[in-house]
Amino acid sequence: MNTTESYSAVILDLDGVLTDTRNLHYDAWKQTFDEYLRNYGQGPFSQKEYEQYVDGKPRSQGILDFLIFRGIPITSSELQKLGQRKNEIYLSELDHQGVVVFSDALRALRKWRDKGVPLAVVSSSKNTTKILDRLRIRNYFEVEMNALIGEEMHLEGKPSADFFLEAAKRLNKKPDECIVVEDAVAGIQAGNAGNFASVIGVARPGQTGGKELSEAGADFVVTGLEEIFDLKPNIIKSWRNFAQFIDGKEMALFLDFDGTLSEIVPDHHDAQMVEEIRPVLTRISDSIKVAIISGRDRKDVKARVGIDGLFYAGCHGYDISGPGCFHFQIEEAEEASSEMNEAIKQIESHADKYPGLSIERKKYFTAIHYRNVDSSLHQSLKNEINDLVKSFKKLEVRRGKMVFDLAPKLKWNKGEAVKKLCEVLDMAPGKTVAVYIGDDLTDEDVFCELHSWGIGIKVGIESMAGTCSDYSLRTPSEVATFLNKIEQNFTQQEKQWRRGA
Ligand SMILES: O=P(O)(O)OC[C@H]1O[C@H](O[C@H]2O[C@H](CO)[C@@H](O)[C@H](O)[C@H]2O)[C@H](O)[C@@H](O)[C@@H]1O
Repeated sequence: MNTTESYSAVILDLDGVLTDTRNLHYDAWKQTFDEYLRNYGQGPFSQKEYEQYVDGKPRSQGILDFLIFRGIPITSSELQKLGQRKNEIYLSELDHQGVVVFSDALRALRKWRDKGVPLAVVSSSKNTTKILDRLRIRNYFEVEMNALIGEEMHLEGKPSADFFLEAAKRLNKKPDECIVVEDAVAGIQAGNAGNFASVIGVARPGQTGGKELSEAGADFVVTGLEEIFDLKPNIIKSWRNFAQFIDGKEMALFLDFDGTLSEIVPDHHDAQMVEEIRPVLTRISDSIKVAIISGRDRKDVKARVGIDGLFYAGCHGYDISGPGCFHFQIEEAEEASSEMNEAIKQIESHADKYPGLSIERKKYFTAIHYRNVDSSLHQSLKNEINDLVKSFKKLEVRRGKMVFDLAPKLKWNKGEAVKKLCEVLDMAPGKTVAVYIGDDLTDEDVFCELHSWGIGIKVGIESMAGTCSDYSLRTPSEVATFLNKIEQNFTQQEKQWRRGA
């Protein structure tokens, strides 16, 4: 499943999402406010203030919110004049500099049109029609909502959901059938207030705001509109589909650790499981089989999770232990140990070229962390490690988040480990469902393995191009929310089956 199947209409903001007019707006606001602020002996208008108080809002609302922040009173006639001044500067710059539609946006519009997905454009600008006509893109949209219509209908501007809800209504869709695409914090807030299927933030390269959009509640943050076709629906928002799939079946839960149960942190020693997860996971494991599948050493991850009675797979599934003295290891991995020792010696002897490099020795793998190495050195480190590994027959490099994992060259991975555990757990195909949650490249082996018979959930808000997962969760805290929902909805069912079995 992908997001395309979980929405049937798209609502897009204009400035900054479809067109490069966001900077024009900022420049016009800056000139207008800087002139005004000088009269009050105040410093200039900043980009941050634009993003926080003005961006995405109807003209007069933006002026009011910003001036309230600066503590400057304004009469209604001054408000009018200030808005007009901004618009004059904006329109004259528009004539002077011109405007273009982003090429990724145009490709996405065409793709949606070819798929027959109806589109609406929603903007707080009174110049919306003018811009759409000028760019000859007006005919892509079934619905146009702009500030002139909003004023006529007495709708509240963003961050209220009024404009988006009216657009959905005019498209003949319910909010949970539409996705909203926005580049401004106020727009993300409006999308969330309207309970749309997904609210997608756009932060193109070189554009600030990705973090702010995510903090404002964006389900995803993309760097271009075509990435939207690869996104996966959030499993909490798609709960009904998930519950239908699980209904009447037994479930086993497989969980990655770093980036899934714990936030990614600069130093791998500091990773800790998100506080709310331990109690709910402990309760769940009473009635559902739970396995932790990590790239870390088995003992390390077990200590960090700290719950008895679970299966723990360390070193990407090469070393597994479980209840009742269960133990399974890929013994051939031992054969790579002398090459591994030699490779590490060589890397250590070059380590001072890469300040911040951290080497994590594990039972069968060795993680070379470069998160804290200056980014200008990443490529040469990568080349050096690839060259080094070529001289060892029994080793290969696996990639993870800011890490090169030196691994025994064997056909074993997390996907194989999950398959093995399903056998051990006697999970009958069709009667049991394996649910796997992970965030990293090495988790793709499991997502691919489960593709036809289980459910893969990818944690993260960025591009999901190439993932085999079915659903997404934003953060480890959202994993905790998901686990709580599992407990509320499924554990009783699981207990009854076991009693009846
Ligand atoms: O399979 P996982 O449980 O996700 O383990 C994958 C690797 O996780 C750790 O490294 C990652 O997390 C660190 C702490 O947040 C972060 O600093 C690092 O950049 C990440 O790659 C762990 O240290 C590795 O051994 C695991 O292979």
